Amino acid sequence: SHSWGYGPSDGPEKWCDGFPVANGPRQSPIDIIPGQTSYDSTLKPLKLKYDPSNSTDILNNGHSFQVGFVDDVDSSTLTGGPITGIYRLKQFHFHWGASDDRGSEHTVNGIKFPCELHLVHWNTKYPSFGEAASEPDGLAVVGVFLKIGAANPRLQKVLDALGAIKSKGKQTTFSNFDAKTLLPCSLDYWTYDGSLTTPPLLESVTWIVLKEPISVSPTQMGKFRSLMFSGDGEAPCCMQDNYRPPQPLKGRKVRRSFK
Ligand SMILES: C[C@@H](CNC(=O)c1ccc(S(N)(=O)=O)cc1)Cn1ccc2ccccc21
Ligand SMILES: [Zn+2]
Repeated sequence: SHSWGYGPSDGPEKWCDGFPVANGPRQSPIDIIPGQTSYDSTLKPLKLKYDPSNSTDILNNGHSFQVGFVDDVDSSTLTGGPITGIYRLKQFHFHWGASDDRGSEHTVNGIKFPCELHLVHWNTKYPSFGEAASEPDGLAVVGVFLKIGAANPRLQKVLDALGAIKSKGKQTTFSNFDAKTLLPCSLDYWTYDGSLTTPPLLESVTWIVLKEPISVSPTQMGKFRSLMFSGDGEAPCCMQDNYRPPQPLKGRKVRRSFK
């Protein structure tokens, strides 16, 4: 079956074998070239309303780790921005490198950040996440860059939970986490039509990439790298470099919400 990863034999260069959409017209991530984006005054401000009581668990899924949210009610939502309607927060996760010089999926003028946070939302015009995931307007992912600086206290609760989910398939409860605390001060963003950045690479994502990064310290980055791609009993393989490189723009326009 379609087992994929980030290594030389199952990594991004090989994904097109099992997932031909890998070479599709609206693949993600991309290199964002600010000078080539267009300011769109009709773009609305982003409205993120996250209810801390909705966080449920933290899971090592063998590709990254994710914090899951209850998504059967409209209490953690994304509205405004480039999207119409109400999108519900399903999970957030990260991508990072083996060293601080790489790790983000989107790049800015070719610059890689050490880490990138993705907050995944689905369009409530569809009955569920799984159904929304195959629709061109089904998902909206807010991307936040992490850059090396002072330790970020907002990350600590997440990082302290990683010890309990070191290997693939491990999961533990993770309650009362306010995802809003992971956002930077400014909600200025770039937006474009794209895809999931991991198989099945579905072209169903409205990307909303925040211009302002949040900080992370080298020590905190080390905690991300303490996770394992591998499950218990498998040959240990550190979870790092779990990022897809930028994909061809293929004529797409990138809009920005700020002057
Ligand atoms: C979406 C997949 C599961 N993948 C994701 O949910 C996901 C979410 C966000 C990103 S990112 N890095 O772009 O933010 C990547 C993957 C399930 N699934 C597998 C096959 C499949 C078929 C139809 C519907 C769902 C399906
Ligand atoms: Zn992601």
